[in-house]
Amino acid sequence: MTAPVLDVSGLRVDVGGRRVVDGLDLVLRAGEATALVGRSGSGKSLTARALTGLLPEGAARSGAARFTSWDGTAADLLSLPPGRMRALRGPGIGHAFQEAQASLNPTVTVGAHLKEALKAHGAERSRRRARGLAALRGAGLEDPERLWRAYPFELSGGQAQRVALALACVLEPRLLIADEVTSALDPLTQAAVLDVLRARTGAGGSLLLITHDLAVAARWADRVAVLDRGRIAEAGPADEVLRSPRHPFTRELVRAAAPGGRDGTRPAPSGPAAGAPAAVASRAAGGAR
Ligand SMILES: Nc1ncnc2c1ncn2[C@@H]1O[C@H](COP(=O)(O)OP(=O)(O)OP(=O)(O)O)[C@@H](O)[C@H]1O
Repeated sequence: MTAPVLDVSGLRVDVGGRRVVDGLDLVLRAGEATALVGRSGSGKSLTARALTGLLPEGAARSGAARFTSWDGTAADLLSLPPGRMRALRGPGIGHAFQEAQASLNPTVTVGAHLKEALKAHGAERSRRRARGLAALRGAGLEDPERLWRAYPFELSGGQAQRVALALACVLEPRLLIADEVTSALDPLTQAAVLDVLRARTGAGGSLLLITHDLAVAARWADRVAVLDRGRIAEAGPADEVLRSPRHPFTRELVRAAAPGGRDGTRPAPSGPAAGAPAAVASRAAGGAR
């Protein structure tokens, strides 16, 4: 088993006087992709935001989240001063959101976004453009030279999503948190982008993939953690959790995502793979990831 990159224990988040994450424990390891799944409103995004210090105003968090950087230094994300957290975002933790357009500055070109991120973290000036273009290419964008000069409003939704991903990846973070970043993409682009995200784990990075889609979790994640009302109901190897769920909530989730749906009439979820159990079976049989 590889070393933990992030060890979260007893994470609590309160927002608007309501506890929405309630004692969450989660370990993310080097070289592994973990899918955080759960129904809408279960607290997935606020978990990610609590970890990267991007909670909405008025929200409060407690607990511990020990993060280990590339150089082996460890820090508790929940007690880091804002300046150190800002320094860690980028080379330590990349966070890409579902609302890509909203995360881009409308008055600044794509290239300037990337150059600014690289400059802020001390990247060599002469290498910034090449690194930025490589990140755009890495996020599956064609013609990065043209996109370099584009403003966010000139991008399609899918292009904006991939630019936001390139921004989250350009500093080669130890941990990449991808929050529903592929749900608006067509199946072919979705698969290409997920392959790119997955590749982040190759060099000892860690990936937290927040998704509704169990087929995505089955195909691209090593581990699955199931969130139910702010708590981890069940966590383990993806094929075990999705093939033989132990917790009643996971069983319900897997049944609802299976071809035919819970009541036998619902269609299979959209995505590159069919229902989760089929995707798990294909992986178990050596199918493509
Ligand atoms: N800014 C906010 N102010 C008040 N409540 C919020 C805010 N953001 C989220 N919440 C509430 O916190 C709970 C968890 O929200 P969160 O966005 O983490 O869910 P989620 O699992 O990511 O959902 P989805 O899959 O729909 O994105 C929900 O009940 C939501 O209504």
